[in-house]
Amino acid sequence: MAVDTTKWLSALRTKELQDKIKSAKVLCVGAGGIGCELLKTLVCTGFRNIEVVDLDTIEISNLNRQFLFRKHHVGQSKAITAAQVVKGFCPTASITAHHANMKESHFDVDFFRGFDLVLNGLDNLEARRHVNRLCLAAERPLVESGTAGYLGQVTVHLKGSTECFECHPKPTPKSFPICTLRNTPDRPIHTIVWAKDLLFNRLFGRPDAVSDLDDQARREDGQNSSASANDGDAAASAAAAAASDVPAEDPSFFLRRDGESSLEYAARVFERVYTWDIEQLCGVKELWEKRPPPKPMRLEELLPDTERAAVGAALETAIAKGQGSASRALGLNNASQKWTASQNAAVLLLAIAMYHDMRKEEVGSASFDKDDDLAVDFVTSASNLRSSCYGIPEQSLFDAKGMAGNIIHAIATTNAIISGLIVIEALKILAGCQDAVRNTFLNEFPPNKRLLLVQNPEPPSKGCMVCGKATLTLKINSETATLSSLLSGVIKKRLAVNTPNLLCGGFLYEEGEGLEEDEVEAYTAMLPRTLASLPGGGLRHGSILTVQDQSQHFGVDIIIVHTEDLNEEDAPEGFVLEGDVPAAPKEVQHQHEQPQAAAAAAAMETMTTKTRASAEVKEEDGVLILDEDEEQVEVHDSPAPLAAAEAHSRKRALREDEEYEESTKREAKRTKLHATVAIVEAVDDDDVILIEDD
Ligand SMILES: Nc1ncnc2c1ncn2[C@@H]1O[C@H](COP(=O)(O)OP(=O)(O)OP(=O)(O)O)[C@@H](O)[C@H]1O
Ligand SMILES: [Zn+2]
Repeated sequence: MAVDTTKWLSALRTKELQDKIKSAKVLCVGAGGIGCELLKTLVCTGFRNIEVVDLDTIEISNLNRQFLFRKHHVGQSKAITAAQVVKGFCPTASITAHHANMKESHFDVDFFRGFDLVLNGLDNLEARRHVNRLCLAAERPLVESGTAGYLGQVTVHLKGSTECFECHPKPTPKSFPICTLRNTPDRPIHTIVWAKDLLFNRLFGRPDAVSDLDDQARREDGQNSSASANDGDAAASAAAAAASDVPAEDPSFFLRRDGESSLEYAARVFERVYTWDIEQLCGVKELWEKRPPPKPMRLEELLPDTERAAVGAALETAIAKGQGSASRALGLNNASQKWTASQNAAVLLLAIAMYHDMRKEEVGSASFDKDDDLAVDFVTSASNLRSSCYGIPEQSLFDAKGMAGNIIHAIATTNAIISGLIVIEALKILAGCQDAVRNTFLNEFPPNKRLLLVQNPEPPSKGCMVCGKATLTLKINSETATLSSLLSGVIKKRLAVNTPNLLCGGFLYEEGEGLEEDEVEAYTAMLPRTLASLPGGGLRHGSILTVQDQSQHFGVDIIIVHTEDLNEEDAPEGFVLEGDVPAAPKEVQHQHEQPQAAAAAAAMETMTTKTRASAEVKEEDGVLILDEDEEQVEVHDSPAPLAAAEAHSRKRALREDEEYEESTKREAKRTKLHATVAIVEAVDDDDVILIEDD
């Protein structure tokens, strides 16, 4: 079916479209890098009725690209400021700002029905999936976008005619074997994840954040030992046994004692982590048969008394001046220069002491934030010291921050190009030229000299759990898995459900507003119960669990398949969810060490992998990297016939399966020696994360 794709260009010049542009109601979700550009481009195009939602406030680090914001705006609401600034240069525009989370219940289906177009400029998968569901429920067109460094994309989602945002699985973040993190790191990212997810949480985070990791470690250690015993792999068994010989951490050790000064406490933590723990690990001989053992560090050698006194003086000054950064308090102002081991020790002690003396109320509930200078100082110094023990290259503050925050540095031009493309797609929809909408991918190294690769959107997937009403299958051990783990691991994380209602026969569990206190109490009491022991006969083999989220107008049926044979390679999360749901079958190549280079490498692959089809994209959080394709179309090309497109996707599915099998085999080989546990990195969903293969 040939479509006159130039129709929308001529439609652009009509008075009818100009009027529609003026009266159209547009919802912009996100007022960050893309959102700022988008708001400006919308009003410059003639749009006058805009509402913008953003939950965040302006950070100094936003100013280089979020050009609506100035230094004096730091700390203010992004949505409100963006609206004010845009109205400043376009007073005829009506811009309503919501300083709020898009997932709040008042942004319901009626709210969405009030708009002609929904345009996303978000940075995380969860919010994107939520908006997708509401657009489907409200039958409103969604133009979705993402950028990462030089890469970006815009996709169009029209209910019933194109795929929805969730029609195809999205990869979940990379995890690392906990045994590697705890005992045998060999790359900078290992020590950074250790510092961020283990040590930071141990010292400053919620106690349950660490015990989650401990529980997972125990579970995976157990699975690994039995799996290893089963397959008779002696080396694997030895390593698993060796790992279990490593002395367990006593969490109470890390609590500050009565009468202990903050610096004495910090020194005690140092000696425990970098001296005692490392000495203990060195004693587990099996771990070091094929690799050199780590070297313990001694605080008195790194920081003799005079230097320790300097840290004390810096602490006093920091308190007096209300300074927020330990490294700057020590005069370490060049973020790109690596610190010496002594400087790392000084920053670590000071950062711990500053948390205790200046941010006491956060100790026990803090979570790592890449924009928090003290947290970044802590992670940089803690990981560098560990790297020194293991002979791993240390990182500068700038690089460690990039790795810990999974940062691909944003490029203003990319956001500008993507925002322009969003508006072009919005215009096509308004002009009624639905046939002309395209998904567009911005490449860093343009294959065939085309910076933009343009693709026809695929039709909705029948197997989609969101727009196709597919049924899912959940393989799980219903005798050991708890309701709590089902809710956090499956329902909230994998299905992106916000306020779940669970039904199986009758109501099993409910969350959300409007519940009576006794109902909340009763449901909370059920959380530790195993699935099989839930009321009404429990969730057992063959049970059909209905999951609903009224706020998202979302519902899906899940068939429970009880199994006791899950191993950690196939089911690192303790279950297997089958159907078109976000999953992470393929391991993405990471290269945290050089985020820009990683994006470049991914884009290079884009250019050189000629065998893949256009529809095959590597989807890394927000950004899809489109591979070069014989069948790609340019804006003015005719769309490929549907049958060809279908054959195309079948081919793709086959290739992906094959690749997955291959990568699974490789991974199986690699992880035999380790107890793997999902230490999931907190990933901003607009950042490409690339991990080096071992
Ligand atoms: N659930 C949500 N509701 C409303 N706004 C959201 C939600 N999730 C994310 N956002 C907003 O989407 C915007 C995404 O913009 P961007 O990717 O530039 O992120 P940023 O936080 O400004 O930059 P960076 O992450 O690079 O520091 C952010 O301003 C963020 O606050
Ligand atoms: Zn779908």
